[in-house]
Amino acid sequence: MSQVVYITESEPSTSIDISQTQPDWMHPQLIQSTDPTKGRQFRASGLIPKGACLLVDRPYAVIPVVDEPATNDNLICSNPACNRRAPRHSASARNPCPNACIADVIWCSDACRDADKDRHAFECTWLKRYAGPIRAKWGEYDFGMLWVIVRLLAMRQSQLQHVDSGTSTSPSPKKWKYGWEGIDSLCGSADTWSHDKVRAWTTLVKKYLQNGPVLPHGMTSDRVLHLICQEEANSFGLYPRATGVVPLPYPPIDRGEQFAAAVYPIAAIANHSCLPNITHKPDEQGRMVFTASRDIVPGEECCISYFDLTQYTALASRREHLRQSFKFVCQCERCLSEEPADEPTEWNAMPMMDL
Ligand SMILES: C[S@@+](CC[C@H](N)C(=O)[O-])C[C@H]1O[C@@H](n2cnc3c(N)ncnc32)[C@H](O)[C@@H]1O
Repeated sequence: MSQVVYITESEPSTSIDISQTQPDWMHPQLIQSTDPTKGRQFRASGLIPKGACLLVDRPYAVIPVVDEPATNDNLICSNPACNRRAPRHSASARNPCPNACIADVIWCSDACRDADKDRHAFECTWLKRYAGPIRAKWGEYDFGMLWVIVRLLAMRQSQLQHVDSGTSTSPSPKKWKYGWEGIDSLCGSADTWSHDKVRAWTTLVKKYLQNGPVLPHGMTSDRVLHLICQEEANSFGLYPRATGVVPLPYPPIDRGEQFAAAVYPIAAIANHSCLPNITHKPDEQGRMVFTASRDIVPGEECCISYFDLTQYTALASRREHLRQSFKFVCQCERCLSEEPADEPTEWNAMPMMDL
């Protein structure tokens, strides 16, 4: 018997309670544990039936990823309480930034723009000054990465102000870490990445992300560099269709074109499997929704797929892709079972640094 839980709001809300950073839904049988090789992980504490919704997590920061923002239908509303896509010709007008920072920043209504005024003020001067030069010199990928960092810092600032004003109280219960606490505890460090990458990021932090009048975040440059390492190990691409559907449909259906990138405090705990038991897909508000793709038995790890399984099928191509893009050697059940008898030693001996 399948059980599906959808958390939706019929009337879009324009304001978000920053202190309210818990996921909108967590399955009561979803627990967290630690694996000696993979680190934190999700597990099932009881049977989770196929079709059950395991998690609906709000992004702590999300950016649109589109070519030609002015003419693209996939731009998303900048208000974190909304994040809905705002097509060019929708009934609700597209509201650009009054300060004309960049064309990628829009709100789907006056109400969303007004509700997002303070958070956007944090990024607006930075975008206006640096977006053009960063895009021209470093390219779209690095610009997107830096903008996600700026949005994480903006959200943190809003959360701190909320706490300071006394409207938010105690930190979250120890087991799950929500909001900035969740971001702060994400895995990833300079050791995961090549020296060249870390050197380039260090330069980017020095040039564009230092604490100062343009970006008053109050953090050290080392902490911001660490945040980049965490973001790069934990961010999600947002695609219109589900990722991790198994068995592969025939003919194969890919997940579509990426329209955004986001960081989620709780969804980031999910490890990868090339034979996942969860599919993931963003909902209309950019919330990450995990759904059980088969019955998950008590004690079993709950995994997503980090990539489109229709694109990489053979063991060697999956491992190469994970090595290149995610910097780890996959230890999932499927990879271990497909390894030729003489291969494990070679893979297991591979250093994680400088891959
Ligand atoms: C997005 S994080 C997942 C949560 C992480 N385990 C933690 O402790 O926060 C991705 C990291 O988890 C580990 N990981 C995820 N899936 C793995 C797998 N199939 N095999 C080995 N390591 C994995 C890798 O270290 C990877 O860089």
